[in-house]
Amino acid sequence: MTVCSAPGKVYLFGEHAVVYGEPAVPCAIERRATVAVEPRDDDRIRVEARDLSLNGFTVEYAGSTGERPDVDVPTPLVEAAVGYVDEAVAQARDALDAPEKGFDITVESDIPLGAGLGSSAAVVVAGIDAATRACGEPLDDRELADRAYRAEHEVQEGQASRADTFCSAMGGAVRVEGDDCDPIDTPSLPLVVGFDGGAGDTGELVAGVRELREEYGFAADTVRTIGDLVREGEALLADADPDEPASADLLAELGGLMDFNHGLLEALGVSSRSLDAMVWAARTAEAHGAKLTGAGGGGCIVALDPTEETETALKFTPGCEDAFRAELAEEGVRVEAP
Ligand SMILES: Nc1ncnc2c1ncn2[C@@H]1O[C@H](COP(=O)(O)OP(=O)(O)OP(=O)(O)O)[C@@H](O)[C@H]1O
Ligand SMILES: C[C@@](O)(CCO)CC(=O)[O-]
Ligand SMILES: [Mg+2]
Repeated sequence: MTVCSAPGKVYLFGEHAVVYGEPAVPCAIERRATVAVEPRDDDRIRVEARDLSLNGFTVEYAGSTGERPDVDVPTPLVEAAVGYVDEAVAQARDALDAPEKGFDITVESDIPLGAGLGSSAAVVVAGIDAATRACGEPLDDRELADRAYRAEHEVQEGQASRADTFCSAMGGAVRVEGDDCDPIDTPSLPLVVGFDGGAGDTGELVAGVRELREEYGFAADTVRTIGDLVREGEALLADADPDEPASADLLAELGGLMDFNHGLLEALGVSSRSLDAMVWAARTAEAHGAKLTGAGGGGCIVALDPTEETETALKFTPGCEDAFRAELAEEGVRVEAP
């Protein structure tokens, strides 16, 4: 049994626009998905993923007749639920040049699903790493990140950036622009996350932005403006001393850009009432800035606040289910058990 884990992430800036070639800066956080893989002697794939549940389907069965229950789960829902693990297996089989290789796979994760903290990327990165290592053929970090990207690209129907998967594979803060992916040094940042308990479907949200962008020039301009804003943010980070905590001035400037970024994401239709409520709760608590993180639609916000105020305010905000300080994960994917 080979076990690997990989971190989730928050976006300081740039989600969605990064899909269209603008830069983005995600940071890995200390919440991990852990995938255990045992190669099988046959071609079967057995997946145990206890965090994955499907709500709202019906089951029909005829009581005492012994008939098997007919579980009415819409196919797209099942495909969305298992798609990322399926594509991770496809990438591992391809890397191993073993198209029929079978695996027993167990997924455990402390990253909420579909909440903008990159659960899909973490599962795919840890899954491909564990499967290839279990067969004695580990990939280097860049190839792993590339294959994980291809898996996300497949599930999100050709609309994915390299940002989530590169960040999860490498850890730390990274900048991604098209195919260019690089780790960057940042001063330590006081990140606070608020979670509304909900989820958004990344594929659907990305498709919504794509349609808007194709229909309206001003939506395409909004995407480009996010890119301009990210370039400002990157310049601020590049000028700061990575060995010191971020200064109050730097936090104020970064926070201002995060607030602006949230407004632009809101305009692109990917925020929600509860995400907005959490962003405003953070601002009222005098966070330096706050924005939704990841695909949106529901899930998480990220705020900058060195004090306890934002975390406390979020805990009392209706619609916020959980709030916590997010430590930067210096380490990306790692082997938990060879
Ligand atoms: N613990 C898990 N077990 C199995 N599959 C998981 C697990 N966590 C995530 N996944 C897969 O990832 C999907 C959620 O990915 P999605 O991209 O929609 O959200 P996210 O990655 O959490 O957020 P974002 O992409 O906005 O950062 C789930 O539907 C499931 O397919
Ligand atoms: C919305 C998006 O930009 C980030 C999702 O965490 C999609 C992607 O980059 O693939
Ligand atoms: Mg995802």
